[in-house]
Amino acid sequence: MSSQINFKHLVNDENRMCKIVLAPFNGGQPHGGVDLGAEYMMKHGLKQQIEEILKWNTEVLDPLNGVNLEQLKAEADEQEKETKPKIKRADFVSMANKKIYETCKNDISKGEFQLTLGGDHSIAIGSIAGLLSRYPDAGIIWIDAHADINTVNTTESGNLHGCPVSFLANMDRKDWPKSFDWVPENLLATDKIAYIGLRDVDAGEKKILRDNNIKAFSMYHVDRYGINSVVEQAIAHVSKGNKDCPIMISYDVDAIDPEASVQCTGTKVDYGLNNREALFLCERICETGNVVALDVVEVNPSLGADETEILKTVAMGCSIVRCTLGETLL
Ligand SMILES: NC(=[NH2+])NCCC[C@H](N)C(=O)O
Repeated sequence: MSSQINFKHLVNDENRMCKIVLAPFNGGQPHGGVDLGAEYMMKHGLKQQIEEILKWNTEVLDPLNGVNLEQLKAEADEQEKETKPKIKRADFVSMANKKIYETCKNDISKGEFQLTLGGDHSIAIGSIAGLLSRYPDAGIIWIDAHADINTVNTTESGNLHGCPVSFLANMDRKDWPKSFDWVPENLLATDKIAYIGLRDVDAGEKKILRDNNIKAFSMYHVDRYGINSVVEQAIAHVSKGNKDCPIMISYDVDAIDPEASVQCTGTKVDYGLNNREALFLCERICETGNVVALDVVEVNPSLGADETEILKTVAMGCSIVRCTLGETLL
């Protein structure tokens, strides 16, 4: 079955291309293992599924290839034992994101789909900045249990996977470490993002969401209005009246309920999306024909209690990709 969807912004003939950007990076949070997420999804057959089931061509891009991530992380940690900075491994996170940004910006063309496989959610600084270099007016739908909008000043944990949206929106830029100077200015307007799935939002983040009037659908809204209405409202909000507005999904698998399928993730929170809600929103956003990019992040195979837990989480990551690229139930 090739996808029946007309991807309005992409090449739709037999040359249809999905560029798979590997982002095996774990420096934005404390756990090892989230760097294995991309590799496990690939081992699960993701590339073949995209090619054989959905009939896309694929090409793998590996921006962090040749970078000794383990060593750089160890060095950063060693140094920070003494300096104890408020945000952790800033220069390391910046370096990795700059590479991801440059690959997304320079090695993916406008008619090609951008699929980035994390890695922790800090990698969205690079992937989204890269996407916005091609589609400056794209809307971002951020699927997550967390808002990831702490600034360098509000973060309580110091983990940069809790901060990518504030970097994309240039919040508190004057207080950023110098290494983040490469992040373009005027990148993401706060009215071009909508969240779905939130249920663990820090006090400082709640204030930022309110003060900036950012569209956020928590699990309360999913329960109250149902996933269909929530997705429709999110699409409408980020599209700003443009029925052809390009849309990117940044999908943290911790949006999904741990009991339903996603146990293997670093910051899991109960009472999340069920499996159908999790995939429906990808199917629906795909159906608009406007989707141009997807991140799948925070798959951490090393946090599984057994093989079944790992398989369920990894398989869900792959399903998210297929549903976004046009897989349908019928
Ligand atoms: N991408 C994630 N899993 N983010 C979790 C962030 C948790 C918390 N709000 C923090 O800033 O540390």
